[in-house]
Amino acid sequence: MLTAVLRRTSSTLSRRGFPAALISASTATATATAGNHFRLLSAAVNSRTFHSNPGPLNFRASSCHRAEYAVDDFPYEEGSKGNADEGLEIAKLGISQDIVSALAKKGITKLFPIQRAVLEPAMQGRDMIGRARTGTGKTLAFGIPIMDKVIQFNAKHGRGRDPLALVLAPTRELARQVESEFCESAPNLDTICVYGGTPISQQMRQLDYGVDIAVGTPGRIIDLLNRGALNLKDVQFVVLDEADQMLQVGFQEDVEKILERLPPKRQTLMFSATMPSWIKQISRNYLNNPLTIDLVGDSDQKLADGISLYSIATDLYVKAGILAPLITEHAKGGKCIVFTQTKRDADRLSYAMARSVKCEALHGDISQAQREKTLAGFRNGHFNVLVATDVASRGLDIPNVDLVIHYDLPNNSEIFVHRSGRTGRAGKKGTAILVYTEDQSRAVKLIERDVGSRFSELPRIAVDSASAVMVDSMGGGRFGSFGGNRDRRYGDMGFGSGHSGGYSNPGSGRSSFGNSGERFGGQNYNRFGSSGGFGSGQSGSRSGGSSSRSRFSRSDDFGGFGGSDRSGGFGDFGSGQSSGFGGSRGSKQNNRRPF
Ligand SMILES: Nc1ncnc2c1ncn2[C@@H]1O[C@H](COP(=O)(O)OP(=O)(O)OP(=O)(O)O)[C@@H](O)[C@H]1O
Repeated sequence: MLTAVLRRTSSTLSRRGFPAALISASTATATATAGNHFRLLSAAVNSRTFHSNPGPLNFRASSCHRAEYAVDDFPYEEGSKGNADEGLEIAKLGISQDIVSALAKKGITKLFPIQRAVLEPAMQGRDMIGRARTGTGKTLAFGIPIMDKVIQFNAKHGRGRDPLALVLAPTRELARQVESEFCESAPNLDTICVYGGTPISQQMRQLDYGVDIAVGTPGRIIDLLNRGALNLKDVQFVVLDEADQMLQVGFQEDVEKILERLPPKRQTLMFSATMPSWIKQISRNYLNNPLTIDLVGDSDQKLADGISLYSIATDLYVKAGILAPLITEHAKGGKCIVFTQTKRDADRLSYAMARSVKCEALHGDISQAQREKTLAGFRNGHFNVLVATDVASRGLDIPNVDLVIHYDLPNNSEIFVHRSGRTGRAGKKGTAILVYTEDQSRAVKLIERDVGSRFSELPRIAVDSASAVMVDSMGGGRFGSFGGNRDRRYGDMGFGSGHSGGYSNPGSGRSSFGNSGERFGGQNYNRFGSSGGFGSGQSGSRSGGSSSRSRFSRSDDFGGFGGSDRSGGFGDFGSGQSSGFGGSRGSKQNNRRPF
């Protein structure tokens, strides 16, 4: 409260012209030092009165939507996987009382391990890469120091029009969630969430009133930059949430465009539950002497502690029929997310399942308004089964998701980790079940190896022929023909049998699974490149084999999976083009619609 009063009544000196370098302190004492610089400089700048409109309360605040490598300094600690019991008391950290109170209202009183590890170096202004398991509080790990620094800065220098912090997220839903977390944790800061599928004029107006923290997806941010509505010159803190995804094809170009518009002297933070080794290489391009904080480290176990893993074999033509019994038995009345590879499958499956359970689909071809309605309905418990593409695989924090079903194999083990991580969050228990057909057994083993956990095999479920027919008729044969080459579109997807290969094509020499250690591209940049990812010869050869390409081999990342029809899975952030991520990185359409 005191901070708020101070902010409103203190001189609203412009932030314009303040070198971000002064703010991006690199030692524990830098804040004070920078503060002195600011005080000296502040005399020379004009006063500003941003954030003073509109609305009856005389300030603008966005609406809150409810919402590897080793590390030198913070090695993996057994037991530090998201338990706040041992955590530092937030009230004793010396951070803004506004934040302490707001977090306490949410029941957050102690830091989780990743938050504890990040806090001090982040406050010192260090660039960093942070990795911790899903659901262990990475958002507040970067959020708390940023919010506190922004509050401190505003208290000293008044509020400006342009944001001091920028958070980039890969999906609209995640961007909204992150902004909500900022908004709820520092209610006196003005935050904005910008993403496509919503009127840009409203966002432009909001930006004009002034914001402290902007969160968004890259496409819309670039749009706002191009229109001159968003100015990043004051940004002192930038976060790439889900950094490994943000730096993959389809995003990286946009991310770079945005980073180019930021002051060179800034604090850059990258977070994810998965940090493939190629990230280490490319992060040098974006980070200044970064500190890596890795609470997963070399531990074999890549999943959050509370997640129990099961696998179940099925025949393709009855695959959909086993879902209802699985959900009944394992979700136990709680929420369940069923992951499919394609938007079309998500639609068809949810349509078919709606006969027996209340469920809805979520994917990138659904209008933004409907996506938000669906997610809100799921969060609020209006229905308990969400059938989603990988649009929902990363970051989403939905209470009481007790069960995740990988109806289709994920394109890689990282996606497996993220999908599974929608359950078992913040120390809670959850279950993830991988559905596979016999010819995918090898892929199942590779996932086991990659994530360091064994699946407990569930007994097969007998499905009567009526159920099988029902789904088959829904899908026009789709569910009975995964990977078959009669449907060219799906044939390329890499998760089926036959020529499409994917996980299930053990015979392909190019299959990443076939190449063990090289599975995800083996060497550095070329994450999936030389191995051809999960794809088989056909899809893998399209892009996965282009290991000689320069720079980050971004097209290899996805294309190599064989999951080249990005209309499924990650295709949500592309255009649904069949060439999608399998295509060249110049393929513009991949960039335009985040999920
Ligand atoms: N210190 C804390 N005490 C209690 N709950 C917390 C704490 N920090 C975060 N949480 C809660 O834990 C949940 C998971 O946090 P968050 O979404 O930040 O996880 P994450 O590590 O970013 O997960 P993912 O890798 O899936 O993105 C959220 O509901 C958040 O409010």
